[in-house]
Amino acid sequence: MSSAADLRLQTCRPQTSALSAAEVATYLQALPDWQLQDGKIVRVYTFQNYYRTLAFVNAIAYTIHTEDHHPELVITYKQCVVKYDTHSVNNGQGGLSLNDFICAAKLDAIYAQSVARTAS
Ligand SMILES: C[C@H](O)[C@H](O)[C@H]1CNC2=NC(N)=NC(=O)C2=N1
Repeated sequence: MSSAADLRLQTCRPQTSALSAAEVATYLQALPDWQLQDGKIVRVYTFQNYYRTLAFVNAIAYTIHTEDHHPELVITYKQCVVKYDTHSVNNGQGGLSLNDFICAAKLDAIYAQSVARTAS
């Protein structure tokens, strides 16, 4: 069983095979704030205001770039909705791969740090 801590220490690699439904369920247990939605994993991150929402987006940019795995981001005043899937699996039709869960765990760690720093 991969914990969130195990996942965030891994690095994205090119993926051609999608995870099975059972594997997806197992990884979602490790990342309880993420949900399966229309074949993607989705998390809503919440913030105090627009500035902090944008600060989070800037904080995750480096990880997104270095992992070369790019989420769909929907940014509103106090929310950033993050959606991940992998285009290259299922013969290019898309699906979920380990990369999606690695990045989800990395983004969760960045969020936990940013909320801890701005708590009061
Ligand atoms: C070659 C390169 O790794 C791929 O095109 C990457 C780029 N970023 C990506 N981002 C996401 N979210 N899914 C992908 O399948 C994907 N593929």
